[in-house]
Amino acid sequence: MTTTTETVLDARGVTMRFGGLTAVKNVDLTVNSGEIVGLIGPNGAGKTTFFNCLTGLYIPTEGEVRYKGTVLPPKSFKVTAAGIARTFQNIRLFNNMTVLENVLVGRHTRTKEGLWSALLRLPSFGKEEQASREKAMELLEFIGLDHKAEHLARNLPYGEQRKLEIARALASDPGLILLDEPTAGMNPQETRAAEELIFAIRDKGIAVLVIEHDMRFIFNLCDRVACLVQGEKLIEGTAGEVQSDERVVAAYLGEPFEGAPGADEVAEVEAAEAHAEEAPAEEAPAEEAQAEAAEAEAAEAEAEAETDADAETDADTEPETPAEDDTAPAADSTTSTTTDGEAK
Ligand SMILES: Nc1ncnc2c1ncn2[C@@H]1O[C@H](COP(=O)(O)OP(=O)(O)OP(=O)(O)O)[C@@H](O)[C@H]1O
Repeated sequence: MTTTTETVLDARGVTMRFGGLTAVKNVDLTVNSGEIVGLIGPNGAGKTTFFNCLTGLYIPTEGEVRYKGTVLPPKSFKVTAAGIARTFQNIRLFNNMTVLENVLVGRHTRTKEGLWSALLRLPSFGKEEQASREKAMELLEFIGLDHKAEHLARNLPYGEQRKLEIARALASDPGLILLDEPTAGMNPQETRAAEELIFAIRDKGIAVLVIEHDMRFIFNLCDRVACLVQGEKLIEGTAGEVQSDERVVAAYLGEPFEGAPGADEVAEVEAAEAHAEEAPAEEAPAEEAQAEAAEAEAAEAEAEAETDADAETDADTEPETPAEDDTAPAADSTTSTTTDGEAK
């Protein structure tokens, strides 16, 4: 069997500004058919904003997003209809509807009747209902929740609610699914199950773009990984390439590195802060040095005066205080004396 690779998603130069804040800056990203691509980056890097630009929730300030070669309309329901489905960071289910009904709602873009007749269960909805139900049950079976089809969504454990969100997104028959932190709040067992589910989604022929903070999960899962830092794409490559890139490690640890997005600004601020901290520290030694010099001068003058007086009164008498001989190596003795004095 030969498979041809098709560019499913092609985002070019996507920039999103909120007033003075550039949340996403000139980001290019492609996802090909059969691929699982990861999007990582520290908190606030712009990942969700980028997702929102891809799915019509935000109209990018600059740039273009194409799905299978066609520029996407800036409306989320049209983007879904075009073939891109998504899940959200915070679960958004209809809690008082059953598991099955939640999936049926996700099908509204593929039925003639639309969302409101699905939600309100208008008579016209019944005509298409049977086919939709069958499709929805297939999806529930796929995610392993068919036995809970009639349960209320709110009664599902957390991990199953996340799965249900994925099933609802799949109900729109997407060619690409965007998953925003699908394992957030999951225990290790649920995370492993989510990983298997995502591989199975890819095996169904649906390309995947996934945001995650769990690095082990993302590096296990993804064919390619892109890392955003302060809105800019820092690197894109295989899991191995990204994992071993010291700039990625530094970005996660919050350490600046040469050429990092925003590094110039950070360096300027740090230099200014360092200068402000150093200034008083520099003054202190200068003041100390002046005081030391003054002390030394005074000691010298005193010694001289005593020496003169001694010489005048009794040239044979031993001086009580160090004489000129002792003051000769003035610099050294002054320094050590003063230091010792301060230490006392
Ligand atoms: N609607 C908005 N209005 C103003 N600023 C916003 C808006 N949405 C996001 N931002 C800002 O844009 C930046 C990127 O936020 P975003 O949520 O995209 O980051 P993220 O990488 O998804 O973070 P996290 O991993 O914490 O979810 C942040 O500084 C955020 O405060």
